[in-house]
Amino acid sequence: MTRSALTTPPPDAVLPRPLPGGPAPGATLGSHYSGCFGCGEDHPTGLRLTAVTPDGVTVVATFTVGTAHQGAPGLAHGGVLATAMDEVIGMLVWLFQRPYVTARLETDYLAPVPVGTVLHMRAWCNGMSGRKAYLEAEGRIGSPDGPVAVRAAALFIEVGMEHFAEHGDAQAIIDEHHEYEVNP
Ligand SMILES: CCCCCCCC/C=C\CCCCCCCC(=O)SCCNC(=O)CCNC(=O)[C@H](O)C(C)(C)COP(=O)(O)OP(=O)(O)OC[C@H]1O[C@@H](n2cnc3c(N)ncnc32)[C@H](O)[C@@H]1OP(=O)(O)O
Repeated sequence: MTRSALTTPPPDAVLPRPLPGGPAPGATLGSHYSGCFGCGEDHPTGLRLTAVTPDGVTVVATFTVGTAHQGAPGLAHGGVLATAMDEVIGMLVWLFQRPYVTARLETDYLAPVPVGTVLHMRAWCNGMSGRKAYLEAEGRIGSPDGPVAVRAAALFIEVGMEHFAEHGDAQAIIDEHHEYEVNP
């Protein structure tokens, strides 16, 4: 991965550990929002990604590239692949049970991804420092051991739930996330 300094963890960064009470190894991770383009089950044209965590600190997911995802004829659009990487990384930080948003996303495209491909994605955390989480993901063609077609490195920043309430749709948060205090 060609990472910039901005997505490389500093020396004081610590690796995350599985959280007590977090998902058991092998658990499927639910969508963070039903209307999300990446994971929402109610989105009419979204990617509808679901992920599994094998160990509480990494996630794996598959994405089947369809005709709706083309850039060149018969090939996946790079922006769609970046979206899939952003989403699988977002699913990973959701494991840590604090809200984060993407501040920076870097993507390397190593091979074209034909329509019909099942992209096997994996995401992991390289370190956390204060509000910053340094994350990485890869997408492999056809199987978990297949050739790497896309790699991503990201900096996610922890925010409060008020970030979503102030800038987005507070009622939707209340409707779907009753456990959060949106206006404490
Ligand atoms: C209905 C229910 C819904 C409920 C939702 C439940 C919770 C959801 C939970 C999980 C969601 C998962 C979602 C997955 C989907 C994929 C993820 C996305 O697509 S997210 C959307 C795209 N991203 C944005 O819209 C961010 C827009 N940007 C911002 O809002 C701000 O810029 C923000 C919050 C990122 C930072 O702003 P500041 O004011 O809080 O903080 P400052 O001081 O600017 O930055 C903090 C540190 O980070 C560095 N930083 C910030 N941006 C950087 C950048 N682009 N590159 C490098 N460093 C950066 C700064 O230099 C600073 O570093 P120093 O503390 O001084 O060392």
